[in-house]
Amino acid sequence: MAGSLDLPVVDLASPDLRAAAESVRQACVEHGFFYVTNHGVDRGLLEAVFAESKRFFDLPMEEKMALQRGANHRGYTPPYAEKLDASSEFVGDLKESFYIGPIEDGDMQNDVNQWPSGECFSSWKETMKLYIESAMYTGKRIVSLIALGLDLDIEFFQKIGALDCPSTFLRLLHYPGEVSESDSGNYGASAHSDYGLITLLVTDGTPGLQICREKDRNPQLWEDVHHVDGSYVACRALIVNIGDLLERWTNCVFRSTLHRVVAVGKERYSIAFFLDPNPDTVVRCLESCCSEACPPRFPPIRSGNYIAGRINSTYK
Ligand SMILES: O=C(O)CCC(=O)C(=O)O
Ligand SMILES: [Fe+2]
Repeated sequence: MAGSLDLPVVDLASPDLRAAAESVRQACVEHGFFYVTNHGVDRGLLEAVFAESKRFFDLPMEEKMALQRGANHRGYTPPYAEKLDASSEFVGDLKESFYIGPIEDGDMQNDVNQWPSGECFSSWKETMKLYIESAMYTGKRIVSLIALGLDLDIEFFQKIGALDCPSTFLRLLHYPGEVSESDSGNYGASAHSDYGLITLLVTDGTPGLQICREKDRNPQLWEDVHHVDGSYVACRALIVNIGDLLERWTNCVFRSTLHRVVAVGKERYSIAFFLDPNPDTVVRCLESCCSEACPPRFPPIRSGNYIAGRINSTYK
């Protein structure tokens, strides 16, 4: 049985930046997960991303497999191809997903993403592009609040270059409704922490997401994340969670919380936007997060190397 949990809520429209940064800090220390409201991502755009995502996942498997994710990590990933928890006894997770990496502006010849084609996908790429821009803008505002919450310059992550051409990925996710007997006990997405700086997640409101705040506790305690619905806030709330690189930067002061999606017998769609540092950023423990009594727990690491290592252990 999982417990249940109301995540902290941070209002991004708050005129009091210090107070907003303090609530971000508290959420990152206690949960590693929080909701943001008044985030500025247009509700109509979000609905359009969900509709376009469904349109793609509704295609016959053969057509989806024509866009299968290759070495550059963009495109379609079928059910069972990804196992976020390497120790899972199942072949792979139940979800199917579609990855879109940074879209090169201007010369589309350089765009290494894969895109569905045909008349019903005529606005697909533009919709994804608009969402990525919007999520990036909101994500950078959240990163500034994180910096302020750590008593750093509000532009700290910009100044060290972490947000120059950041490594962003949009992952569209689709979880099946009914699952076969042989998949009883398998996860939509098995337990994992995200790898980078922050993730912005939007769900269609279907339950299933659970978090485990103390990864080293035995037995682990999993809590259901409650959905904050549009009736409560002006537009769909975003869920923000901290990735492993921010945990390393903060010497575990901020939590990169384990999470998973359990099968609830109902189809589910979600959209995850991973905002990760520029690959050349060296992530080393912040001075304010270590002392003689509490030395750095992790050696400095180049962001790109860390993330590549994590991706390699997720796909066999
Ligand atoms: O679908 C969700 O709610 C979570 C997805 C997730 O954790 C991920 O893609 O990393
Ligand atoms: Fe995740």
